Amino acid sequence: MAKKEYVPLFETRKVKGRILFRCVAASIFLGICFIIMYRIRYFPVGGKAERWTWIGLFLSELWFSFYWLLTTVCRWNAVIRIPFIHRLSQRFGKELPGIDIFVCTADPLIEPPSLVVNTVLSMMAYDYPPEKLSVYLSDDGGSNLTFYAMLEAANFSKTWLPFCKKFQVESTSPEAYFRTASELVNVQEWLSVKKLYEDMKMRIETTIKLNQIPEYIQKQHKGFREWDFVLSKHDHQSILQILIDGRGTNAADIEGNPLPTLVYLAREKRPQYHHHFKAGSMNALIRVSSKITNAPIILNVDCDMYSNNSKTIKSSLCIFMDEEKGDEIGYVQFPQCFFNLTKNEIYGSSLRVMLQLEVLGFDANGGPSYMGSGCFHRRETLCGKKYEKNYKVDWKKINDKKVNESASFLEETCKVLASCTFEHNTPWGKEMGLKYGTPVEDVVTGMSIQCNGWKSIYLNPEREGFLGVAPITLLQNLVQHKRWVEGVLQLFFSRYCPLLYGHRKIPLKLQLIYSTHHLWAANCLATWYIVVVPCLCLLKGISLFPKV
Ligand SMILES: O=c1ccn([C@@H]2O[C@H](COP(=O)(O)OP(=O)(O)O[C@H]3O[C@H](CO)[C@@H](O)[C@H](O)[C@H]3O)[C@@H](O)[C@H]2O)c(=O)[nH]1
Ligand SMILES: [Mn+2]
Repeated sequence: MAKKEYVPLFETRKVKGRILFRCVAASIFLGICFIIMYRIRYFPVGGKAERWTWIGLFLSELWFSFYWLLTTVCRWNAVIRIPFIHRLSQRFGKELPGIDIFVCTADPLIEPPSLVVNTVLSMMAYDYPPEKLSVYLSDDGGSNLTFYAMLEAANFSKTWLPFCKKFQVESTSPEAYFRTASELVNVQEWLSVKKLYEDMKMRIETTIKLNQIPEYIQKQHKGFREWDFVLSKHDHQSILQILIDGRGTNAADIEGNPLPTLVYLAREKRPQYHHHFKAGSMNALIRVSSKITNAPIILNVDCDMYSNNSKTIKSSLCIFMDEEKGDEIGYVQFPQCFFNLTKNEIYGSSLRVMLQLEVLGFDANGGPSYMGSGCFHRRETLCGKKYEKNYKVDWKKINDKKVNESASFLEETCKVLASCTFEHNTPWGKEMGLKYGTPVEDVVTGMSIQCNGWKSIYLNPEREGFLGVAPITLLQNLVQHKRWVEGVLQLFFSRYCPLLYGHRKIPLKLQLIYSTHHLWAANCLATWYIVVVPCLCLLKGISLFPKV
């Protein structure tokens, strides 16, 4: 019998325009050689000031040449990936793995609960079997307002999910959908769902304004009683509530279809214990979810990034489940795209060069870095597992293990996993989970997964997978960029320097690509020099450039 022919679930294509890019690069290289020759040949023999400015300029130019070389190496063999979703459905039908989605929020004032609700609803409405989907919200703000908003979301999902399914709604975030949707299929139904949404939004916003939850609502859910023991945002016990238990018979939408599981978690916070920001909350979620649903694939999003494409889970599975190349993939990263960009984008908030060019080079040489949001991980990679050659996943078996405990039992027993002391003397934050001690936990965690032998893949479908809020004012941009560049520069001088930590673990080219990013801030020295010194020289009559 002939061996069944292998049909890939995704394809890798070279980026168009490679030859042109290489020609341009070659001409720039030639130009750089001429500059270097000129600096050496015409080294001034005269005054001291002249000589030192000349040396300074030469060093700046050498730095830029080096940096250019690094970025060119990175962009040299850029690739893109194309998933074939229809093949996935044909081959696996309903036998798809479970997906745990982690949404992180930290502050109900900066990240309003109505925004979080939209993100959560958009995730619940993925085009994916709901019984295999679970959404976990980590609330580092420990706020009963966010908890209340989640209850509202759980309730509204009963109408929203069947509506999305029936009319193939895109995007599945109600706010975004009702803001942009113009075509109507069924006006009556559209209007009634819109009204339900707006009523919910108004209730949530009024509660936020009042800053307290009415008594009669508090009586509706036992979860509110937890806040009797909350001293402050920084001082409270773990709160874990399974708002929708996907296994339960009463988890059904208005049409009787199953609903995804929805879990609210506010991990324990005590002033004397460090909480490690987002990394800490992700690690608590990894542990808690392992007891409740334990899906083999984890999707992580920031609470300000809603799903804009209901096929995203399926496209990422095309990568993980490809029989030949899928088993070595540790994570699949989607770009962070934004819906609130200003017309001229004067601060470059869309990160275009990074997300549409450089990351394609990353992908060709071992894989993109983990960017914190819009990333699908194999659960094992987050738990520190090393890739072993010939590692194979049996997707049909992977979901066999069922959790039988009741929701209230799980709520009680899993709390300890989110306590402040749980991680003491364990590898969490070091060899397991997201790494602690850096403002860019995603970059280090991604690189360490790659150092454990896994590859990663970048997917950038035509319809953006996720849309979020970009910083648009100068101040917001400065704050965010300062945090990023400082964070990665610190990494370069730490034990996580890609050239040391990645030595013999990831390809040299990938080490260099990481280094380009880490050294981005270092460009400022050469930039300052080139901007300031030649102007001063002009005043002093010192000549630094060839006469034309
Ligand atoms: O103590 C905290 C602090 C933050 N967050 C959440 O972490 C996410 C990212 O934080 P934010 O302040 O919005 O940082 P950004 O600079 O916008 O985030 C980018 O950069 C971070 C560091 O590289 C990554 O963690 C993010 O995923 C990535 O989107 C948000 O959802 C927060 O709610 C927490 O859960 N707990
Ligand atoms: Mn953010």
